[in-house]
Amino acid sequence: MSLSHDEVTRALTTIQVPGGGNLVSEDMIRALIVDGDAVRFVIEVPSVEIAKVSEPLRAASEAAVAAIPGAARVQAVLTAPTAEKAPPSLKVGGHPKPQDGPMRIPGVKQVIAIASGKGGVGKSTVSSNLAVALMRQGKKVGLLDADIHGPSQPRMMGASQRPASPDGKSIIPLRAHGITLMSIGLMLAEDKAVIWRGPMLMGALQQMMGQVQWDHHDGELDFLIVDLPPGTGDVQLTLCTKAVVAGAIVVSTPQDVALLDARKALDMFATMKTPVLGLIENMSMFHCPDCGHEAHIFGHGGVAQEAKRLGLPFLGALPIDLETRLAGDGGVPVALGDGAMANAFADLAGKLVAMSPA
Ligand SMILES: Nc1ncnc2c1ncn2[C@@H]1O[C@H](COP(=O)(O)OP(=O)(O)OP(=O)(O)O)[C@@H](O)[C@H]1O
Repeated sequence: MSLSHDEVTRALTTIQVPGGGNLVSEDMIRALIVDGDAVRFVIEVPSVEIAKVSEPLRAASEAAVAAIPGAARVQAVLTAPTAEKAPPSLKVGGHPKPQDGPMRIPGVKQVIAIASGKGGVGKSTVSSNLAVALMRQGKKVGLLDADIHGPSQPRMMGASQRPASPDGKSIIPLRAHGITLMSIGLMLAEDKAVIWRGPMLMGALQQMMGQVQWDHHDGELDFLIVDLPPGTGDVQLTLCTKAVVAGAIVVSTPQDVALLDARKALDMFATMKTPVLGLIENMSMFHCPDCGHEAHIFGHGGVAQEAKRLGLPFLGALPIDLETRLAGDGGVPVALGDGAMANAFADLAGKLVAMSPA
């Protein structure tokens, strides 16, 4: 039996907060998503200082939800409005504005979309690490988390404050590890998250493209990496029709079923005439840390073959790597380090730089 939104909300009412009341009565839950046995939500505390000491609150809320029968994967992140600036008074969402053809996103030279046919193949992991690897090669890089079903970039990049809007019109993006960062999920109020449907979502994406000051921290960005939701839905269509997208990269695991879905994503980009820059095979193999044996748990080489068949560049194969997962969960992407995975992402970034005019 799958979990209900109400069950999760009820569990969160059991978590008392300092000063009285509970997480729900004090309106501190944002972007609550219940997806099968997975639950994700954001806890908004009043300030960054409070966020720094609120880990027990976060852990307790995760535990309370995880205790509901049927809940398996529970993820809570803390956020706080930036202290010195007014909180955004923007109404995020709303109906999309009429627009003639694709527009250049202000403050951005090139938009690179990271897509996958299905969820959980590592698209967000690739997005954050590629962003960091490009930055380490001297590029100015932004990262837009456009996956409203589960904002993973705030966790993976370790930045969960709510972005500020001093004038109520423009949005100042966050900054983490030298990357300019924005996540649609961090702008959503809890009630909005569940009622957001196509048109509202499209309006929000347009706001991310038009109202975020992408050049605020670093000047004009060389690359804006967009972490798309999985599949071939409205967000993909809106991005590719409303914004000038330099190219898309499709991430897949070697399994047949993932590849089948990846083909649908490739078809979609072909229909929208968005150039596909290449394919990446993630979770390609596992190197046993004890004996060095290379095991191909999900099969191997399927994505490279598919790329060859379609005449598209194969950008690389990334192994299953525990450190990569732990680093992502800990908010410090593995590409910031010096190991084999950091080198693999540096290699990917080098290929992207080589094929881009900027
Ligand atoms: N190469 C890898 N080695 C080990 N773990 C990985 C690797 N790539 C991704 N993961 C882990 O797999 C999980 C799913 O990855 P990720 O969130 O990047 O996928 P996704 O395709 O963006 O998923 P979703 O569609 O749900 O957003 C995460 O826990 C991540 O840390």
